[in-house]
This record gives sequence, structure tokens and C-alpha cells, in this order.
Amino acid sequence: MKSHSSSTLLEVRNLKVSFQGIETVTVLSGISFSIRESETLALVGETGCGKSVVAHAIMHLLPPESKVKGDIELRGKNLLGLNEKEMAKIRGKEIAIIFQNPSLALNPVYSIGHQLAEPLRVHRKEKKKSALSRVAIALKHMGFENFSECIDYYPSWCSGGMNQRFLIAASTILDPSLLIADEPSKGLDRKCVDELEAELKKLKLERKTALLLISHDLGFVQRLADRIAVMYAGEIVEFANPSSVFEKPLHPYTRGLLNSLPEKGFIPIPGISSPLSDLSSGCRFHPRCPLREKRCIEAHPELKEIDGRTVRCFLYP
Ligand SMILES: Nc1ncnc2c1ncn2[C@@H]1O[C@H](COP(=O)(O)OP(=O)(O)OP(=O)(O)O)[C@@H](O)[C@H]1O
Ligand code: NI
Repeated sequence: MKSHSSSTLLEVRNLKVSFQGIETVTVLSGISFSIRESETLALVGETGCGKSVVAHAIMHLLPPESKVKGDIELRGKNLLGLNEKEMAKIRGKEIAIIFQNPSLALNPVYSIGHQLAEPLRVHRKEKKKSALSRVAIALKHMGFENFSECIDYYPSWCSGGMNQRFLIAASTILDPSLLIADEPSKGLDRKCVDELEAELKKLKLERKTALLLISHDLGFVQRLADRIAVMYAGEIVEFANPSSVFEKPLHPYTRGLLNSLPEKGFIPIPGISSPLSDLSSGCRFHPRCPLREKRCIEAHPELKEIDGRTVRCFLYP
């Protein structure tokens, strides 16, 4: 039997994803990471670097023209080998996903109670009445004082922040061990972001839910993540805990990403990420890197561990 740490929940090994169209574009070129029970791992990086593709690959939600290779194991069970029927049993129950834009993710024609009761009725075969009373309890736990009225609300009656919390309640009603949140704070105002943050912290503390958090909001990531994986052009370039990333980023890309934060003066990283269909040899970041050397153009750096941190850059021997 393979050695398998008891606390490892999800193990992603050498995940490669390509899309077949007129030409084949490789969007993930060998991503590896693991998430422990109740751990929050954040994926950060510029738009188009492949964060959502990672999330969708785990959930088997990629379109048919995609090709997925590697291993995605949940408690040692390989998810990539499962067929749609087997995966449907995992989705929602063991791994749940919340997408950005809650108003679109909720169905406008059904009441909140109906939508939240659905997973209980489908997965647990619960009767309507008992499912609805369980929904009311879940909403009460989420701090909705008028929880029994909320059951009869429709998404269009509610604010974006409220809908986001309904969506979290819907995703976690079956108590999944892993929640994937893709840009959950996008488009929410400050107050709603604070509420969302409190909600996610509560899930971790009270229900030991592990979280794969994808976000452009680095402040939000800093407050929630136990570990951060920085992605660039379809690969991971740095892994670290939030304090080391924010105090001493190692990879020049991570440094650039932090300098583009408002509090650091909005200094953008010059240039744009090369199209994934046209990656030059060498380090993928070299065309934009202020510390580029000859070897960065010639060879592709591997991920290396130094002082308990992991970075893909020739600056670190
Ligand atoms: N169905 C698809 N067919 C072809 N290419 C795709 C498809 N879905 C995604 N891609 C490509 O894969 C790459 C990664 O996309 P992805 O959505 O994962 O980026 P992201 O990091 O989540 O960006 P954002 O921060 O904007 O959400 C992009 O170049 C995108 O164009
Ligand atoms: Ni995305």
C-alpha cells in the first residue's frame, strides 16, 4: 500500500490539463499539492493562470474537449478514475464547490428553502418537511435570525451578500470534507466580505471543513489561508504560509504580485503573461522578470525546497 498521511484529505499529483481545439493548448502543466483535513489552501495568481481549471478538474466539471492527466485522490481514492455516476455521489456530499456570483448560481424560480433542501432530498432521500426543517437549522447556525422566513425568500429578493451565504449553506448542508470556493468574495461589498470571511472561518473551526480558496483578494487570502500556492502560466511557482509570503516573498512573480496591491502602491508587473499556446522555453516568467539571467531563458527551473519553503526559481540554489 502507498504511504498516505492520515491527515491528508486531497492529494493532487502532476495534474495536467489541455484543451483540444484547432490546436491543443496545455493550461496546466503538472500541478501538485495536497490539502489536509480542515486546512485552507489558497490558489492565487493572475487571470488565466489556471486556478479555475484546477477547481473544475477536481470536480469533473471540465468540458468534453479537455484532456486530464495525473492523480486527484480524495482520502487515497482516485477521483479521476470515477465515472459520472460515481462522481455525482462525491459532488456536494464529499466535495462541494461555490462559484462566484451567487445570484446566478442560485435558481431564480425556486425559493431558498427549496434549493437548500434539494441536496438532502437527493443524496439522503429525506422527506420535504424534514429537509426543510434541517435547512432552517442550518440557516439559524449561519446567524439568520429570521431563518424560518428565509426559507420562503427568492434569490431576487435578497442582497448579493445574503445570497452568497445561502449558497454556502446550500453547499455545506451535507457537511462535505472539502469546500472549493472560486472567487467567493468577488463583487461583494466590504460588509458582505467580512460576513463571508466569518462564515468560512466558522466552517473550518466547527465543522473541520477543508477549503480550497481561489481569490484575487490577497487580503482575504492572508486572513483565511493556512498555506498559499502561487500560480503562474499553468504551474505553481511558490508555496508558503501567509506570513512568509507577505513578509518575504521569494519568487520574483510573487514579489510583483504583492507590489501590485493598493497598500504597496499599485505597481503593476510590467508586461502580460505569455499566451499558454505560445510558451517560450526557460522560466515561464522570464520575459517579465526584473532579475532575469541567461540561464532563466535557457532552462526551466524545478520547484525546490529551501528552509521549509518551496519555490521555482534559479535565484535559490
Ligand atoms: N473550455 C476551455 N477551452 C479552452 N481553453 C480554456 C477553457 N477553459 C479555460 N481555458 C483556458 O485555460 C486557461 C486558464 O483558465 P482559468 O479559468 O483556469 O484561469 P483563472 O486562473 O481561473 O483566471 P481568473 O482569475 O480570470 O478566473 C486560460 O488561458 C483559459 O483561456
Ligand atoms: Ni477563475
